[in-house]
Amino acid sequence: MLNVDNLSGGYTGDPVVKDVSFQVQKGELFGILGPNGSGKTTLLKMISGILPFDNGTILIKGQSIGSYSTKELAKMIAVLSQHSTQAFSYTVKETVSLGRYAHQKGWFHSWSDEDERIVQEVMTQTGVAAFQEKNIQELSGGERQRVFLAQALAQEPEILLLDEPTNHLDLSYQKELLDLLKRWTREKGLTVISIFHDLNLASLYCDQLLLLEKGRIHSNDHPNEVVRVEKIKEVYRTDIEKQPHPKIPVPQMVLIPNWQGESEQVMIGPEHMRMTKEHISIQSDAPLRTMSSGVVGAGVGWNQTFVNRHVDKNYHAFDHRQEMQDYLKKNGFDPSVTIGMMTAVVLEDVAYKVLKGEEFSVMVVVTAGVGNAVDASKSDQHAFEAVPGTINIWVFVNGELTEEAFIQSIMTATEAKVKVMEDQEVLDTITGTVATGTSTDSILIAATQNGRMLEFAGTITPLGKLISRGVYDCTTEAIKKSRRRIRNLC
Ligand SMILES: Nc1ncnc2c1ncn2[C@@H]1O[C@H](COP(=O)(O)OP(=O)(O)OP(=O)(O)O)[C@@H](O)[C@H]1O
Repeated sequence: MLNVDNLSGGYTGDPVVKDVSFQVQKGELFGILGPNGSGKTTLLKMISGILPFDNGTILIKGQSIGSYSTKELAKMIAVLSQHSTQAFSYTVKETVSLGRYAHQKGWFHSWSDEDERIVQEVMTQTGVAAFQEKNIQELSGGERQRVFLAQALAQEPEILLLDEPTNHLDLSYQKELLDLLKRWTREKGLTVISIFHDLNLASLYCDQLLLLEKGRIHSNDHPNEVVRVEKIKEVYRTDIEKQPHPKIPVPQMVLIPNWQGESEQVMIGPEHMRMTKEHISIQSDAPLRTMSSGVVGAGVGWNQTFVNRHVDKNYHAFDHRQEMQDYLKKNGFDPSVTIGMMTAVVLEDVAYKVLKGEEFSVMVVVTAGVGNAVDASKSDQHAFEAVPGTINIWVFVNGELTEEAFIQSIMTATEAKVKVMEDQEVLDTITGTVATGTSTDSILIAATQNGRMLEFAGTITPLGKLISRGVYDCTTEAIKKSRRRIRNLC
């Protein structure tokens, strides 16, 4: 659809766009990225035919841009610029209707049913139909932006050029606008070329991205290739990190602010533990980085409160996550920053221990009952039954963990737990073999992210050694206490 070859040019003086070549296929959503002043708008102006260029070629549908008349270009290309304004005081509908101008024939333009249908359709799609009789001057910035988008769409262009289209739009309209454009590229074969400042939006919606740096192409590829930490750091000269989008496989960037280093220095120890008959809780003074399998707060996140709640062994709730959230709220805990676990174990039988390393420390807290003990190698002989977790392991690290160390911490803690099962001869009652855990165990690894950097947590690393020892000792003690209680009851 569009072929740009060795394009150079700008205003007076040195060229702004330098030797730029790329192609855009029909039906593609093509994003242009780059820091302020890198030449994005200048490039877009050249493609739209507004700004002449010094060298190179621009072919639209295989034909040089210069060979099209202004009206032919206007029929093919619609432009939504960064600061669309209108001198005259038109209504919304009149403004959108101007988009049909290039399609009308002769001196005495007549308004056809087709014109009316298209104008109404695009006004509905952009959410401006409800105020179509309002004067455009009376609208908010975002509403006006949508009116100009409707005008561009009313043009029924083959190519739509947009300069930061989501500027001025609130979150829901940003999504709606980009969803609409994406749909039009797929259903109508519309080709969209758009400047973006928001790398995450560009990654979410674009098929291809062009990254400009000082007027030259730095990268031109799929979002996964262009939005890479090293490239973005280099071009934008700022500190960012990448994380996966929770639903679709596209990169998302997060800024790392400078105040990060000034975060509160917390140390988690037994003095943070509170115990009632109903729950054990730990309240941190600052959020901790967590990886967990709690009923509430599972996954990776930042959490400040940790609750292990005792429930009856016959506990049943239709929606146990919701029930747990309600419980947390009722007890003054904020579920949005809380990891909540359940156990049928009597909480007095908790075992905990602080282990000190060189410039870091670990606190392990375990509650353990082994009524549901299962041998993982023979678990297919068990029926599925969701019962409250019986071995709940909390590992608090006063230190900074890498993502790798978080995962290794879970592995190391699990290995230590399995060893306890063997040494304490905990049997799977169905198979009669030594169990490896219970059917609904939970784990939490929480790190202050302050102090010593702990890159690894395998069993023989400094951190792994403390986790192994702490989990082994605490799980052993907790199982012994729980067994003693059961024996005394009998
Ligand atoms: N009308 C103009 N006359 C002269 N120089 C201009 C003109 N418009 C832009 N420039 C210069 O061209 C360079 C590139 O500007 P351009 O607007 O293309 O950058 P951009 O990447 O779109 O920036 P931004 O992200 O800030 O919108 C800048 O140095 C700018 O000062």
